[in-house]
Amino acid sequence: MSPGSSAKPLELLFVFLSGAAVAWSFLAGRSSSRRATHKRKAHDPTCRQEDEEDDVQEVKSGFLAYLPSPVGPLLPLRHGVSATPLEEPQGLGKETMGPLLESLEQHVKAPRQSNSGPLTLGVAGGSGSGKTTFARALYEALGEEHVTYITHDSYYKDLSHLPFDERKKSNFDHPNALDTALLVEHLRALKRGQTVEVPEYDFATHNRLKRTCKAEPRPVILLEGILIFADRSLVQELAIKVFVDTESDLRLIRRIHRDVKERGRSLESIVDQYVKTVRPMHLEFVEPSKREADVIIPLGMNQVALDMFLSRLQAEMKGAASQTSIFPDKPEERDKTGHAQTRYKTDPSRSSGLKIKDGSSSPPSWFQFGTLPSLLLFDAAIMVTFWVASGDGFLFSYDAPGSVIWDLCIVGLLRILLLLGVAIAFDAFALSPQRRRVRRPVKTDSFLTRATGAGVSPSNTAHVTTTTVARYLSLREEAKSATQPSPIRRMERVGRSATLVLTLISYFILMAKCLMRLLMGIGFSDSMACFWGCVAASAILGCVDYIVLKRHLRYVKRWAYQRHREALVRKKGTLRESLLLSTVSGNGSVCLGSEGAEGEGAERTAGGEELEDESEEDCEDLKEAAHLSEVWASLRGLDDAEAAEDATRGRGSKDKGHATYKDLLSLTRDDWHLISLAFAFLLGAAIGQVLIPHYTGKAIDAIVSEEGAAAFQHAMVMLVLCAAVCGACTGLRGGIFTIVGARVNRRIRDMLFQSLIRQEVGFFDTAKTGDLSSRLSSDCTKVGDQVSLNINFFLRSLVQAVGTLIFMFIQSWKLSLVAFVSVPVIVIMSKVSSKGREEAVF
Ligand SMILES: Nc1ncnc2c1ncn2[C@@H]1O[C@H](COP(=O)(O)OP(=O)(O)O)[C@@H](O)[C@H]1O
Ligand SMILES: Nc1ccn([C@@H]2O[C@H](COP(=O)(O)O)[C@@H](O)[C@H]2O)c(=O)n1
Repeated sequence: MSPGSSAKPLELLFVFLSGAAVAWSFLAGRSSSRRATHKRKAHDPTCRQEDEEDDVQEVKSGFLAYLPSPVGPLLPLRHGVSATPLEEPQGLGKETMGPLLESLEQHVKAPRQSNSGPLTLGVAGGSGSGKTTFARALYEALGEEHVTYITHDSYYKDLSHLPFDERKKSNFDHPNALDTALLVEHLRALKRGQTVEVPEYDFATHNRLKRTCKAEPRPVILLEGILIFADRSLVQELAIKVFVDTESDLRLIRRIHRDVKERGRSLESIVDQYVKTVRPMHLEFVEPSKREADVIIPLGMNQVALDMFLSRLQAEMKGAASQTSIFPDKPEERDKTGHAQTRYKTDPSRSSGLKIKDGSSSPPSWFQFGTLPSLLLFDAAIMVTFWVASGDGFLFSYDAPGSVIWDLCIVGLLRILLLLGVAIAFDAFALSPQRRRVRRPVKTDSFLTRATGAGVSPSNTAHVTTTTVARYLSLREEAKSATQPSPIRRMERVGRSATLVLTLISYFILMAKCLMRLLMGIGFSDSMACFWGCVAASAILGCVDYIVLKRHLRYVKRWAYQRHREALVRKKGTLRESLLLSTVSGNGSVCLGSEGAEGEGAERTAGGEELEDESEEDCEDLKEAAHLSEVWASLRGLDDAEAAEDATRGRGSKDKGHATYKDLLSLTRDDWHLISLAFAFLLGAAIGQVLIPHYTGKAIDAIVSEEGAAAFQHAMVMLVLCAAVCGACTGLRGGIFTIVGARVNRRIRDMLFQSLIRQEVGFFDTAKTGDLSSRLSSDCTKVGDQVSLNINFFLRSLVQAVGTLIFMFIQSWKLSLVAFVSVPVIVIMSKVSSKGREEAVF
């Protein structure tokens, strides 16, 4: 408190309340932004902590990737038959996208309209593809009490009016051979909660049996059959559609085995039927119906597919019916095989809560607004502190410059306390156990998985089913605890405290800088010695500030990395386990996939040296960059060796960087209208940002000037206005760039998918499953994000730098010099330190 002034209780209370309001608004902002992110990401209500990715867009793009597309032949991937050069994806503009989007809309909305009932899941595929095996595995994993299992085969029309010899010659692979209308009727009845009588069919006699089988409504209806995607009315009843895609030779072999063993057929009759009806009908009806699928599983039932699918189903079901517990969380609720023991707690007839994930119902990506009001309030409250301080001599007396400095110190301290209060409250908030639960379903709407050969055989199907589920559940438990081991938590706390201390130091430096400015402003600048003294002090402070901030960043990065690594070290194993880990921990599958597969090797450089702890995060960045180059290379159709070479060259060669970014930029060609709009908001935000320090300076000047309160108030009003405009423009800019990112992401997925489906069979023999699924899921997102982020960042930095420079030099070239004097030193320091790190890594 300054000499001669006395604090008024009312004003003190006001300052306190404004501080509390700031703390509250800050927290509310954070949580609302989290909530919005959470909603956008997953429907799992227990999932609290998420990476900031745009899942809704990804869900859409995932669906989109499998929809019939007007896009012409695009990029062949590596083994492509024709090496077409990179082309801009055609037909993705509004006009040509129309039918595609409509189809997507239908695709997403159709199940929603009927989402008042159970979740309907369809598994289609050619005869012998393994769809029954896959469907049964799902059935067993979910638990029979939760699933109504129906096969289209039960609805084969009765042919008892024909003699046996006639019957056996019938075409059983044509849609007309089945009573699909009855099946649709039954599905609708089940959705309404009614029990239905499903016919029973005898493949030996080609007739319907007299008896029927009761099917009760349950939370999941699982339908399986070769032609279920060939009938529009049936497709519309299905929320999730899976196609099991197995090559014809394998299907024929499997069919021969099965029909001889189970359906009492001779080899001759099987081959005859295959050539005459099964094959032609497959090509005419089954194969084209693949386009209806949301998910395509090559080669039939395999563990990765099943695990991923289960995780997705779990998310779908939990997201909407939170009281239901198909997969119990607590280990004691599972039996030894890993099967769920908890019963479905809601009455099946009232189980109307199950909903399919629907991108259109999720909030748009404007969640940035969540933090804006709180930030505005925050700034406003600090300004109010000044206001109260200046208005009535509560803190300030204008007797002598010395006391003003003293008073400013007190205001600065108040500000630090306020910030610390917010930070501590935020910490407590973030550390609360419920909020730290990390569980996120992996996105399975667009993956390609395949059996590894050692997977399922006719004899071990049952075994695989039970062990897979048991393994899945136990892995999930292990992974859940692995993400939060206590040493890591302790380390996090230490890290947090270190960050708080660093934040504090950073603020003291800020205050020292302010003092420097004041010293110059209130008369000391007349003396040249003092001026240069301030310049030198400013330079030193700038360097200290840089080091503190660097350290600060390093701490933050290191916790994240350490946490990630600890989880991996505990779980180093197969790709499948890594994918499962990502399912429960929410970490990026690319990183997990590669690290999991490589185990400890992932922490070594190409030359095999152990990485220094210090350079781990830098190495991660570089690996990321190399990885991105590889992804892009695969999009362009380069082979692995070329990609690796490209990636390595990319580190040193300017050429590579240019080519890549030019290519990436070409993906945004259709979005220039959006980018221009974002640029306009960016200009608004930049002008606001430049004016904020200007008016802050004016406010400080007003405190020590003769004009006093009036000038101060004017500066305050302008400051709040600038903050508001700047905040709104920043939010809009961010939102638009997020949309651009999502659009690019969707485009890349579409290109990649088109490229994948044009590959020769040999390609799928050599390409790793994990590579393909991660290419389609997270890699595409990464590339898309890079494009929007880079454009956003580049434009923002450019406008800000140019605007600020002009403004500063107009204001005072001397002060500008003071501000920039530390820049060359920082640049040199940063160059030296990054060079050192690069040498340590390579
Ligand atoms: N992934 C697989 N690997 C090996 N054999 C399989 C696989 N999936 C299914 N089979 C076998 O192929 C045969 C046909 O499988 P099934 O699931 O009945 O196919 P569908 O229902 O598509 O006609 C069965 O004998 C089954 O054991
Ligand atoms: N009386 C019948 C009826 C059907 N088929 C064949 O069954 C196949 C469908 O069953 P899947 O389990 O293999 O999907 C289909 O291809 C029909 O040819 C039959 O042989 N006799």
